[in-house]
Amino acid sequence: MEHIHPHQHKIVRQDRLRKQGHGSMVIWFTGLSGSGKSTLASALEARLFEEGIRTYILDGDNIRAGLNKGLSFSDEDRKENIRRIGEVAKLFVDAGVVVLSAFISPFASERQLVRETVGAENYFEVFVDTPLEVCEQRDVKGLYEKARRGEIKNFTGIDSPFEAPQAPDLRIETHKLSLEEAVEVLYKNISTRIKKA
Ligand SMILES: Nc1ncnc2c1ncn2[C@@H]1O[C@H](COP(=O)(O)OS(=O)(=O)O)[C@@H](OP(=O)(O)O)[C@H]1O
Ligand SMILES: Nc1ncnc2c1ncn2[C@@H]1O[C@H](COP(=O)(O)OP(=O)(O)O)[C@@H](O)[C@H]1O
Repeated sequence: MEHIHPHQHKIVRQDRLRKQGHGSMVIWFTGLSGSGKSTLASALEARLFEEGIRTYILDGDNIRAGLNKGLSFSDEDRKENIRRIGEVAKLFVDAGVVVLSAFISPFASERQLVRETVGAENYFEVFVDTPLEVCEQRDVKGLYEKARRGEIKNFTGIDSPFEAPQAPDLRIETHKLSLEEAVEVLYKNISTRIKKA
């Protein structure tokens, strides 16, 4: 970029981690609408927060309603949505925060981009692998019914693709585990990574 000269700041990520006594990373939940991304992210965050870990959830409420207001659900806009979220996540990781993100993120190429943006060593991908039939039966927001009636176009799993992760760091089947069991599995997988600053 022409005429952009990054400033070398005095305080860097490592200083923040040393001071706070724990590491930072991105826990990236991906899965269909209604698969359980937000519920799991929220429950895991509560567990980490109680232990004094600095956490923040990125989800539709704070991203699609603000920074990414105006992006649609076309393939192109979903890709831009995830690209920007990856950049935001990178800033939070630099700030020393454990980020929990809850976006469908249907494309393997954009999940890979986020992995590269935040650094593979800081990225932990959780595939919330709940079958479409279960998500549709839950229909938390009534959107599947609308999509089936044709009132919502490009709905993931109905008439828009979801590319299932081939090698996620963790796969959670919410139709087989209770929320408490799922959080326990998640916690066991990430706690040592967070605690070694
Ligand atoms: N067409 C279509 N397809 C899928 N989802 C839709 C659509 N329109 C609106 N919604 C609601 O938007 C939420 C998904 O937004 P995301 O930003 O996570 O999607 S994406 O990653 O850009 O694909 C998703 O929220 P979750 O149910 O929490 O996943 C839906 O509530
Ligand atoms: N084991 C589980 N883990 C997470 N959610 C579950 C589980 N079992 C049932 N659910 C329910 O499934 C729904 C998932 O909704 P939500 O978390 O909003 O999904 P998403 O963020 O992926 O759209 C919630 O109503 C939640 O109570």
